Amino acid sequence: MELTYSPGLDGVIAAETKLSFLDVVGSQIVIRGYDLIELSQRYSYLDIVHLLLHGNLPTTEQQADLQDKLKENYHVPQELFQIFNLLPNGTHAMDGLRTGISALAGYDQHINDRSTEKNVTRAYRLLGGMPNIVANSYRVLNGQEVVEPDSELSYSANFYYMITGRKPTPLEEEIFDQSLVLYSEHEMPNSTFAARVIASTQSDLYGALTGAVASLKGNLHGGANEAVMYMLLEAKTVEGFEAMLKNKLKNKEKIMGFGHRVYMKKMDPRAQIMKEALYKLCLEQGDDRLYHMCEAGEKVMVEEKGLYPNLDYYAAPVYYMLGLPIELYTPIFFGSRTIGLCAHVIEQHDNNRLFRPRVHYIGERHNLEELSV
Ligand SMILES: CC(=O)SCCNC(=O)CCNC(=O)[C@H](O)C(C)(C)COP(=O)(O)OP(=O)(O)OC[C@H]1O[C@@H](n2cnc3c(N)ncnc32)[C@H](O)[C@@H]1OP(=O)(O)O
Ligand SMILES: O=C([O-])CC(=O)C(=O)O
Repeated sequence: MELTYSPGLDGVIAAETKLSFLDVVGSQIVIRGYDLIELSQRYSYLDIVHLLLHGNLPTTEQQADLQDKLKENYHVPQELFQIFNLLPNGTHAMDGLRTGISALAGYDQHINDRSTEKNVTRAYRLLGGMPNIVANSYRVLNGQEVVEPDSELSYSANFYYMITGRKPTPLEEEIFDQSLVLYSEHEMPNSTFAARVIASTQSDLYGALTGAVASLKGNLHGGANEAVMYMLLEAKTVEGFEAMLKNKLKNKEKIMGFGHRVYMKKMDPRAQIMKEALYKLCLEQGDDRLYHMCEAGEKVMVEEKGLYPNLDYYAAPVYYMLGLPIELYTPIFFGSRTIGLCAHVIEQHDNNRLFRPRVHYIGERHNLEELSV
């Protein structure tokens, strides 16, 4: 077998999947056969959860059943809050989240059972508990009161409420939910690959997701949304942002929120939806500064570098306008991606072969006999 090397595994097919596919030629993000962008305009996050986990968009009855299953799992073991409390000051929210997911494994009495049935039950537990872990790990780490879930609210409204302590307005709920749809699944990004690699040793769903959090934290991946917001805040104005980007480009720095391994020459279609959402939020709040800064930044990057925004670029100012803490942007991304990751791990466990690639060795070789002792 001839072995080839592709740095960063660029262009390498790593798995067969029925879950999703970036159809660059047809300009579609295919999720179980449907276009994610169309889904994001007509369906809610829980519909996408059902689609990814069970293969179909839910009937009204199935949707109600799914909601109930998630609500049953809204509460997480209280010991998790004690664990968060023991973490050192300054621990990043993604590290708090990673610790929380890792700790959940110990509460699963069937941890070695990787059957689809058990994995689906675990997926409900993880999805149901995710808003609680994301919000309260951050709250405890920042000396704030723990917020209890509110089962009267929709999944997304409760997620928003647990983070901010405030129920969202209808527009805020709609846009937050839409952002969760857009972040839910995206074929084979680094974090999904990491999760599938871990799952392929017959390790468990919690371990696979713990690894995926670590992957998503990096700013070449999910951490970019947080990094984008810090840039915008530092730049303050349209002129300041244009100058900042040009300066970074001159210094050969990577600009967070731009470029994508798969869509290098086009705008990420998900970013366009968040750009429209940003516009709506700016209109509602009577403050369009961030919209104009982002548009100006987009123009600079296309003109100077031929690079286009990815989802993180427009999700960041949307989350800012929604009043969400910046350190939670990437944990929220992970919260949404939990369903995609669970579906991938289930698929991996159901049809598994250990991931074990080879290397192109570029080190030296020696003969021990040549050593003079
Ligand atoms: C939802 C998400 O997770 S989307 C990804 C979020 N991450 C970011 O926004 C981080 C910024 N973007 C990047 O670093 C990259 O575009 C990545 C990591 C997303 C993709 O990386 P790769 O596919 O490995 O592309 P690579 O880094 O090789 O870039 C190719 C060329 O474009 C340049 N480039 C790519 N992205 C950027 C960027 N954001 N800013 C400046 N230059 C860039 C590279 O410097 C390189 O140029 P060169 O050929 O002159 O050296
Ligand atoms: O696909 C990728 O490499 C990164 C990304 O946009 C995502 O995970 O949503």
